[in-house]
Amino acid sequence: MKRTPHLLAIQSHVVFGHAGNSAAVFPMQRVGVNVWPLNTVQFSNHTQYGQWSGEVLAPAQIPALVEGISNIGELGHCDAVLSGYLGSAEQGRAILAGVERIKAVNPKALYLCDPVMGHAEKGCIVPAEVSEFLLGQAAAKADILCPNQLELDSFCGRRAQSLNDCVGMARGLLELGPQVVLVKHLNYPGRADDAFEMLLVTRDGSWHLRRPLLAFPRQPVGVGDLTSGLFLARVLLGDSWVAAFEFTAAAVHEVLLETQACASYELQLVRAQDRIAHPRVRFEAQRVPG
Ligand SMILES: Nc1ncnc2c1ncn2[C@@H]1O[C@H](COP(=O)(O)OP(=O)(O)O)[C@@H](O)[C@H]1O
Ligand SMILES: Cc1ncc(COP(=O)(O)O)c(C=O)c1O
Ligand SMILES: [Mg+2]
Repeated sequence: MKRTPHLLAIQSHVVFGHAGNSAAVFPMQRVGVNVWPLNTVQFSNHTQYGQWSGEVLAPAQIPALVEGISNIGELGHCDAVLSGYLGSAEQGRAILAGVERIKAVNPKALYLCDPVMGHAEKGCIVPAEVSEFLLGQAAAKADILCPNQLELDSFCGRRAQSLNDCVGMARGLLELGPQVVLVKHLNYPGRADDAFEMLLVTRDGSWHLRRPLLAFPRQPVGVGDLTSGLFLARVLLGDSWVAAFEFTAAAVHEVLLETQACASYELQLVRAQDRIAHPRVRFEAQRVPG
């Protein structure tokens, strides 16, 4: 029997609704991965409501929790670490120390960094020091980096001008250390206005994927977190980079279709669970030069 992978997921938790671990844990479990959620913040709701309550986890808790798992002899079973929304740069440094510790006991363990930098216009609020930490330290330690367009542009210090430019910028990030860059959402001048586009860049090539752009009165939150979580889960289950990319696009699209059908602002993960596990739609990634 094939072993079930284990994944340490370090990102936000919201009591109500879905963002961070609250968007990713259940879908990752639903596709067949054991998830160890470590919540960097516990907020009442995601920050795009404009108000929230709750608190940031004390950074010292991260090594303490990793130590606890080590003490019961389980740390070596961790196949991957995922990091997303951080409450402080100090938390970020504690995560990198945790990744190093896990890699020392399991050199095959992967680290996926979703560099959530916030989006002031959309109301996604992230402290400035977190963005500096992601740019300066985290990217170089990641095996898989999953920026959105804004985050890709921040890494490169300029705005992308075309798809070809995005490919070049993502490929440039591989030089920092990651094996793979997944751009979860492309937004460059001249792109098609009826499609939602993503990009995968590995050492072996680049792939572009298009799925239909759906209309929402208010853009749902947590899509990025769902995307990076499912991608890592499928990689751990044995998919190639491209197969995991295609699966993720399909499963996320299924969630958005369900969310749209319910006229809901929050992602409809529970209702969409069978569609997450077995997407009916399929999108083929196209190889692109660069
Ligand atoms: N197929 C789709 N149709 C319409 N909107 C989508 C679709 N897929 C994702 N979205 C939206 O696109 C946006 C992607 O946000 P962005 O900031 O680029 O990435 P992230 O989700 O990582 O923060 C989100 O607002 C999400 O709700
Ligand atoms: C608490 C929290 N976590 C995570 C996110 C990231 O969500 P997304 O997946 O849309 O980037 C947000 C966005 O506002 C948030 O408020
Ligand atoms: Mg995001």
